[in-house]
Amino acid sequence: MRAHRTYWGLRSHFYCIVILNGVACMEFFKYQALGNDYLILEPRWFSETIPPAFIRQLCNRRFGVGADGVIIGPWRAPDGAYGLRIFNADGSECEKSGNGLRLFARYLVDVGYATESELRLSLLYTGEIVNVSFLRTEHAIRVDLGSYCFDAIALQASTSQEQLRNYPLEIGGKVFTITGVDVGNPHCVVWVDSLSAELARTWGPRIGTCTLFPQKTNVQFARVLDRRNVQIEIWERGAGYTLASGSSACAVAAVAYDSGLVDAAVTVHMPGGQVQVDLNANHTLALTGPAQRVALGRVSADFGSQMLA
Ligand SMILES: N[C@@H](CCC[C@H](N)C(=O)O)C(=O)O
Repeated sequence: MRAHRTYWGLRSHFYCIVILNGVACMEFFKYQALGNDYLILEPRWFSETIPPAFIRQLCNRRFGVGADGVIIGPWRAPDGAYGLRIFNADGSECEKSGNGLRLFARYLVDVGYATESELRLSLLYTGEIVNVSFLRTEHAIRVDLGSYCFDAIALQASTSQEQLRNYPLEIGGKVFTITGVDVGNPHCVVWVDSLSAELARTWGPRIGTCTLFPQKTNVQFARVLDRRNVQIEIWERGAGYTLASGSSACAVAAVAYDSGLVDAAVTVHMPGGQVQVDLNANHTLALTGPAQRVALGRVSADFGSQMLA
C-alpha cells in the first residue's frame, strides 16, 4: 500500500502509513531492559533507506518519543531466522545490542510472530545469527551472543599493536588503563577503584571518540566486587550515558574472565539493574536478563513534517 505519502517530510523514505481519525501515523512499540529502552518498528513502514534524521528525531526525549535506540524488524531471513536492524539514538546503525536482542525476541512472541521458546535472530548489519531462549522459570531471556576477541583489527583501532590489553591511553592529562574487546560490537573497558555516573558522562565520550578508535567505541568503567560480581557504568557509542547495556556487560565480563579476576558465571551490576553473563572456554558467551514491553504508540504525520523544520 502506498498511501498518503505526501504527509511526510521525508516522504521518499516511507511507503506505508495508516490514517487514523484523519491523522496519518505509523505504529511503534516501546520496550525496555533495565532502563535501556528501544522503539521497535515494522520494516513495512520504510523503503530501503532508513533516514538517520528520522531515528534521531524519534529517539529525542524532548522533541520525539524518546529512546536509546530503534530496532526495525522482523525481516525474513534464511532458515527461519527473524531479521532485525539496530540503530543508536544518533541514527548510526550498529552491529549488535545485547538488550536489544532480548527485547526483539520478546516482541516477536508478544505480537504473535513466534511461538517457540527458542528463536534464531539474524543481525542484518553483519549477517551474524544468534540463538535466543526464553527461560520460563526465571522470566528471563538468554542470548547466546557468540564469540569475543581482543584483536585491535576487529576494533578498527588505529594502532600497530595486535591487541589493546592494559593499554595506557592518555587523554586530557589523565592516563587510563584500557582493554579493547570485541563482542560483535566494539568496547573499551577501563578498570577504576570507584565508580560514578559522572565519571562515565565526563570521560566516556572522550575515550569513545578518541583517535585510537576512529570508528568510535562503547566505553565501560568497571570494578570487580568479587569473583562472581562486577559493577559498571556505561557510555554507549551513539547513545551516550545509559542505565544498562547487554553487550557492555558481556565485554566487561569477558575482560575480567580473561584476566583471571572472575569465574565463568558473572553477575554484572549496572545502574538500571543486573544481568548474568556466562563465559565459555572457547571464547563465547551468553547473556541472560529481563525484557519488558512498555507501550504501543503512533507517530503522527505532524511529527514527520516537523523533521524538516
Ligand atoms: N544497548 C546495547 C548496545 C547498543 C549498541 C552500541 N551503542 C553500539 O554502538 O555498539 C546493548 O544492550 O548491548
